[in-house]
Amino acid sequence: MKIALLGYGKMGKTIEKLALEKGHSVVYKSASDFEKGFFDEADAAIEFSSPESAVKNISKALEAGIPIVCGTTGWLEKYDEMVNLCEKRNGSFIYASNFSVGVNLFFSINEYAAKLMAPWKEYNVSVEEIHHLEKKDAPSGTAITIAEEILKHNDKKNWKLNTSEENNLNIIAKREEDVKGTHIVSYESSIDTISLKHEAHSREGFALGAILAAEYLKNKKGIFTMKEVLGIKE
Ligand SMILES: NC(=O)C1=CN([C@@H]2O[C@H](COP(=O)(O)OP(=O)(O)OC[C@H]3O[C@@H](n4cnc5c(N)ncnc54)[C@H](OP(=O)(O)O)[C@@H]3O)[C@@H](O)[C@H]2O)C=CC1
Ligand SMILES: O=C(O)C1=N[C@H](C(=O)O)C[C@H](O)C1
Repeated sequence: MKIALLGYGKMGKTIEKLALEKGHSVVYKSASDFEKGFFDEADAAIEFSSPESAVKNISKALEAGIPIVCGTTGWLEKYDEMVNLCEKRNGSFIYASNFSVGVNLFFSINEYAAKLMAPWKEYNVSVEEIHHLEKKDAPSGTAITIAEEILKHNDKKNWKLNTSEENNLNIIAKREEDVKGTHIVSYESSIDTISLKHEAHSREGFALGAILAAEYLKNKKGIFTMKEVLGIKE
């Protein structure tokens, strides 16, 4: 498969390494300061850039008829616009706040726990995410996905960053040197605490998942999820 990389930072470079190892080729790379290669020749584009540039990059791929996998977080207020454009162009598109197999399994475990814990009102739920110092958005896209699922089964009104308000779901965001991505869901009562934790040891899980998503889009039209790519039942 010929891949275009939209964004060539920590993730773009990890994806390139793994894609080449899997026998794919990278025909185009773009970052804010350079563009190199032949975009029109790509079979799929993989987009990991910045919250400000994601919409422009996704649109560019859809307009060119190139299937697009997007992992950039922090732009989701425009998600419906991108879905509409994908439908209009009869294109193919996958966005995931997290492409790793482990986190997508964790999403299902979180969903199960949220349903199980719903009647046990003495437990207060919170979400914590820890990432490296360069991360531009907070809370992480993954923490938002986790929180939205919890809210479907909980009396809390909404999620809020670093709040002590009991009627909102607290997402605690921490920034520490070189942390690849840690997410913890805690149910705390006066008697005990139940914690679920996912800790990424490297960026390879995210990169591998994004390549799997690009492979999945071959000969498909429409909007897909990472759970469909991995065959994880809802
Ligand atoms: N969904 C998932 O599984 C994962 C998502 N992410 C998300 O992916 C995004 C990127 O992460 P990461 O690679 O770590 O970040 P980096 O900052 O390391 O890389 C982003 C790159 O995109 C470049 N860039 C900026 N503007 C544009 C543009 N208009 N077109 C193309 N490239 C551009 C940046 O260039 P410059 O530095 O010159 O501005 C930089 O090289 C973040 O939003 C992050 O949250 C990260 C890991 C996993
Ligand atoms: O910026 C990162 O690094 C990561 N971003 C994603 C997010 O915002 O959830 C996924 C992963 O946790 C790494």
